[in-house]
Amino acid sequence: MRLFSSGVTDADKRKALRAGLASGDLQRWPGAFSPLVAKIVADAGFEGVYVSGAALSADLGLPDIGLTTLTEVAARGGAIARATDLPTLIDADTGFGEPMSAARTVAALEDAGLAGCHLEDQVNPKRCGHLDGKEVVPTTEMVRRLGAAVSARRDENFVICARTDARGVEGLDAAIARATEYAAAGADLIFTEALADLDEFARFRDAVDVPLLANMTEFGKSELLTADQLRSIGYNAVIYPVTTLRLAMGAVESGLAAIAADGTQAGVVDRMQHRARLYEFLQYADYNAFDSEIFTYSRPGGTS
Ligand SMILES: C[C@](O)(C(=O)O)[C@H](CC(=O)O)C(=O)O
Ligand SMILES: [Mg+2]
Repeated sequence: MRLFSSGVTDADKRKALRAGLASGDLQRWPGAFSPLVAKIVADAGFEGVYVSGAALSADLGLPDIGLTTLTEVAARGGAIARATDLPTLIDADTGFGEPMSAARTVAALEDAGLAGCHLEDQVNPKRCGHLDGKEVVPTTEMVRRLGAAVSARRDENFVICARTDARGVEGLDAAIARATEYAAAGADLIFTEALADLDEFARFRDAVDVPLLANMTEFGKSELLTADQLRSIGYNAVIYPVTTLRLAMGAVESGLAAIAADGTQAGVVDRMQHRARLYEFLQYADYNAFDSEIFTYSRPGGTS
């Protein structure tokens, strides 16, 4: 990583995302709820970063029911994307409005430095894809949403991923039929939301020949499949969307409980990321060197 921002251009990140999807290898994209987490994802050797709508809204103290705005999502997603050399795919929910808004969403996310986004076929206001009581729009409406998004793309390598939530509403066959239509409308990648188990993922894979993304979110409707299982059936990408947030918040809760009970954090210090490790991720030493090279002059009339 260079200082201040990524050393890889947005265009090159999008090329890398495309190449990954075409490689035949499973692309693993853990969710990063902050720019610092994106740096840790890169350091851990993953192929890309995911920005989750659920995590982004939870971080604002809000449920994931379509309350966040394009401005909030693009700003936070852009900060996360710039913190890493990896490509970043972002959750654009239903596109923040009607098809024209979905088009504007793509333009804004491109400007923010994202490598791709997903749009889902739920009605507004949307729900988490792993809850009951979701509703989907008619296929024709989603095709319009996607068509508008595709037409707004200026970088042909910006990935437009279509998510279908239909499995939990209309069944697997209907979800597969929708995916076929969405690919014909220009979607580069299909997000197969809330399938039940390996058999359903394999049936989806066999039925379509577009790149497919699996969502391995915890406490949801899908069996948690391993990367090897997903590789074995030919899936192209997997997200762990809220995993880092759940890990971190679990640690925050238990750490605060320990301080409240013990009157000191001494007992949990060994579970913390060390100051020295944090500074490695932040390239503290490189920033210090930059600073000392630039500020080599004396201020007129000053004491240094
Ligand atoms: C992928 C998802 O859209 C997200 O916002 O991260 C969520 C994840 C979750 O709520 O567990 C979803 O699957 O709807
Ligand atoms: Mg979401």
